[in-house]
Amino acid sequence: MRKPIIAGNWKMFKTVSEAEAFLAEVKGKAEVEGVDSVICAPYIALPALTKAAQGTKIGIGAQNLHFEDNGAYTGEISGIMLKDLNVSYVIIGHSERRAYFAETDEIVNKKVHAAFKHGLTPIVCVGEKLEEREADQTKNVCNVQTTAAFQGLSAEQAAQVVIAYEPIWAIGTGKSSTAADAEDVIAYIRDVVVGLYNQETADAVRIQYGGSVKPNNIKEYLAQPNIDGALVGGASLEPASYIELVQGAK
Ligand SMILES: O=C[C@H](O)COP(=O)(O)O
Repeated sequence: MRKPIIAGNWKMFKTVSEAEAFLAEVKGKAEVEGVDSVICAPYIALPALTKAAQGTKIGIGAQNLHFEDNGAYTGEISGIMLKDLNVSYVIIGHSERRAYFAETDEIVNKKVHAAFKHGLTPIVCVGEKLEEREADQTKNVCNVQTTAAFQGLSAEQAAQVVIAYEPIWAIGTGKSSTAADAEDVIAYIRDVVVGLYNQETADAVRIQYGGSVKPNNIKEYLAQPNIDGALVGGASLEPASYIELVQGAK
């Protein structure tokens, strides 16, 4: 039985004080037995959030990391630095990073290895563009991205990866994939992991759906046998909505 995981991806929203106020409001409410609740915030809010989340069931995540530990990489943040702040999760290969910051499958794979090196749980994003969906390439794209992201991971590491299937055309558009379509692709991604490792490993991997998930549709997704949670952008920014999402995952 896989534990559902709801992760809010705040993207480039919220100042430190706004982040602190948010956490104070969701404490105790966005904490549900049997559900992992994670907030992925901008780097500058991570010290305050990890402190405020101590002793709660809320995990704190970053939205990116560099694959090297240290070096002349102006503006970058490494796994060592995140671990030092008690960050537990890191989003890797979000489509916005792939599109606007030229992240390739190879870079994504290096970042996944860096996350494991520093004891961070990677949330690896995969998903197709609209034109790829229209060309019936959805599964092919997910296969290529998943296979590349897992390259060189042991079965034990692979089992701990969280995959977020996010069809790019559904992100921030209000056009969510139907639960049945998301289930079909996510079941396929699980099969890809079976092929890379074995059934036991694939059964352990948690796969989220992401793309216009809201409190009013979370239950439809979570009712699907292969969908183990959601990676949520817009609807994770308001405390009340985030609480509903976490509580809806039960
Ligand atoms: O990481 C989250 C996704 O990009 C989904 O964003 P959204 O919920 O605003 O569509």
